[in-house]
Amino acid sequence: MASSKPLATFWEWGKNIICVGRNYAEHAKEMKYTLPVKPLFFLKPSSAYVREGSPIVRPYYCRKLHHEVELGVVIGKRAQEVPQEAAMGHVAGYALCLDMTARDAQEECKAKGLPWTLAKGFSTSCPVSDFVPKERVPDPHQLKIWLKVNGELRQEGHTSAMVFSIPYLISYISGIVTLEEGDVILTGSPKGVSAVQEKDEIEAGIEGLLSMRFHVVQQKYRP
Ligand SMILES: CC(=O)CC(=O)C(=O)O
Ligand SMILES: [Mg+2]
Repeated sequence: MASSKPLATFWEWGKNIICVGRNYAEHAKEMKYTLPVKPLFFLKPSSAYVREGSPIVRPYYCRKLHHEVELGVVIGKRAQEVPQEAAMGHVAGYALCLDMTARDAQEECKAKGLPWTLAKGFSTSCPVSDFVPKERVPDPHQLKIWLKVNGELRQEGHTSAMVFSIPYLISYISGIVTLEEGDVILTGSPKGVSAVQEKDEIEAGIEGLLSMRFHVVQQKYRP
């Protein structure tokens, strides 16, 4: 059922954050990953969202916090087993998202065959921009996304380089996870991921549409 909440506040809804990995060949290459034959995806909890004005918190167990700038696709209508041809009808709009990654924890989880929650699902691991209605984006595969750390350009990618297109991602994912209004699909990171430190400033944008800025702080809590 459609919600009465405005989609502009999708990040407050507590809905699913679905993250696609290895969707840019050059990022897969820099990480020495093989390219997936089918989309690879994982989930973040909705408490991972953080908005401009609040910091990105580097978890106490992490020494290598990486930024990954990604186009987010905001779902506007429930999607279950949706064919590619109908997929874009389920999109409400877009947002810029960061898939913040505790890379050291991810490497350890991968080596031990453990789930990636520590690496990808910690609080503030999904900084998110304002919502951009789809009417403002004639073609989501023709966007330049970029990210700077302390003013230095680290990531610049073009959404035309995605391995799996947005309609294919929606069609594939909706056959496994029913997508709800307010859910977001992070479509994967282009190359250039790198580590950030406490006090660093991250600025990221979609060329011609929006930009956002975050600071990194260190988590003080120790269990
Ligand atoms: C496995 C990854 O860390 C890949 C990922 O998140 C990506 O965007 O690519
Ligand atoms: Mg990612």
